[in-house]
Amino acid sequence: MPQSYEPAISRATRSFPYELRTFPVRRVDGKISPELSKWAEAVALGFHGDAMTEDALAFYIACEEVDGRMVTGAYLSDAQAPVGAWDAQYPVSTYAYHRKNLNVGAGTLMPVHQITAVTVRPSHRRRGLLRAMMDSDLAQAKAAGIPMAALTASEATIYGRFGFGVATHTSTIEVTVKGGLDFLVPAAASVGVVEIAPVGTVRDLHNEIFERVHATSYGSIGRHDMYRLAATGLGNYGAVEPLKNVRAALHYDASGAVDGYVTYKPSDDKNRSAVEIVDLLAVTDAAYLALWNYLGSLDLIDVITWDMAPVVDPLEWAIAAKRHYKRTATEDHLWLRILDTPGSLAAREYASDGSLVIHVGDPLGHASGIFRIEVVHGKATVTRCPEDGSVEAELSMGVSELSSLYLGGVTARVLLAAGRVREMRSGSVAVFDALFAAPESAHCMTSF
Ligand SMILES: CC(=O)SCCNC(=O)CCNC(=O)[C@H](O)C(C)(C)COP(=O)(O)OP(=O)(O)OC[C@H]1O[C@@H](n2cnc3c(N)ncnc32)[C@H](O)[C@@H]1OP(=O)(O)O
Repeated sequence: MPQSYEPAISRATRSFPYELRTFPVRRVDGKISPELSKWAEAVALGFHGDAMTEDALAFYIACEEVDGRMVTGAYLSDAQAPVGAWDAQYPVSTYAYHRKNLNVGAGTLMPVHQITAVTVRPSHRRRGLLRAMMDSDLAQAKAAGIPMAALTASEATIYGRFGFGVATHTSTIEVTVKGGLDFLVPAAASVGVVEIAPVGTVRDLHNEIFERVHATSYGSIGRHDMYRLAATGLGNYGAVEPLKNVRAALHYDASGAVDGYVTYKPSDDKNRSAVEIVDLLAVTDAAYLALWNYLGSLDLIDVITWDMAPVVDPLEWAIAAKRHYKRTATEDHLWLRILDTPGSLAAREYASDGSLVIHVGDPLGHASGIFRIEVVHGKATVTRCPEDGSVEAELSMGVSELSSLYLGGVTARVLLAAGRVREMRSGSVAVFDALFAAPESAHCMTSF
């Protein structure tokens, strides 16, 4: 769908000689179009990946097709592309989305617009291309009735300006397992059976296990098709050669059904004998501890590392030596961006009943307004109030702040202290935090 585009917040004097085009990732008669192939090559360039081989491209496109991915490129005209340089069919910037869902608690999976593959060719950066693609895409997602957008960011300084807020974090951990991993309640870490399996078995079971974990994990977001391959070392963006050093273990529950797995590989660390977790999914707490018990039994290994550990991790409290669990980093992970304030707020559960009037600011206009939130039996009715001065908001914040507060990743009290929310009626921050208290610490185990 070709479209001419003027950025919503235009830098008046800056020219914008690009045309944005959006199209689906889809083969036609089994063939990949030059347009799609050049788009994928531009993504590889943007993330400093290898040039796309035909095999890598076919592999990549097959996965993206399953996700129903839509891609956008910004294009120069033929006349604007210098002779000898990449021709005008190569986009100077890329952007993509797929739509899955987000677990917002109490078993509710809310539709979410997941943004990925954002790149701008270095020779065209800082001319408003990201802003143009983002403005256009968010407007279309809003118009399509999607209440929330999401992404995982390459840098923490880019997306706040577009209304995204950090909603979940992940921890990087190192667990010392030299001599074994002792549990305070050994029986709790010994439920069921853990056994080695071919990585291909995990690839085939991945989607089913993920769906079960996703359905019960507060803050979890849908996984794209490539994940089952990346999680097992059997392929990733631009990489078709399977890794030869990834191992897999399955957890079987008491009935013999698989309810979790871990994939892992030796780490490159030359100074110590370490294994890093590639992916770990457990449907139950028992499966989680049993898989760690298995990892703790790896001979010749001093340390297990994992860069996607939950910030609140039962493992830390299950092992006998708490100091053997080291959190070496905690980083922002899932960024959310509310597009439809009443729709998003009505979808989640609330910890207590009550009511509050909040003002939400949004430079793009999608989420802004004054809203009355009335919670009865944990469910909210959210109504837009007139902005003629007849209703006074008790608390004011930007859409980025509300998006961070949405899953309880931070409290309004903390954002007040950070100078990011404004309390117009004394006590309203406390009311907000009582309403929005999270049922548990949100954890998203998926990057995209
Ligand atoms: C969801 C994902 O895909 S995350 C991956 C993001 N992509 C990458 O990291 C790949 C490498 N980087 C790039 O390709 C580009 O530099 C991008 C995509 C980050 C930015 O693209 P640009 O077209 O240069 O951004 P654009 O000119 O539209 O800038 C928009 C605003 O963001 C700011 N901005 C852009 N990049 C950055 C950055 N890396 N850090 C801080 N601010 C930034 C600009 O200063 C501008 O601010 P303003 O509107 O207040 O003036």
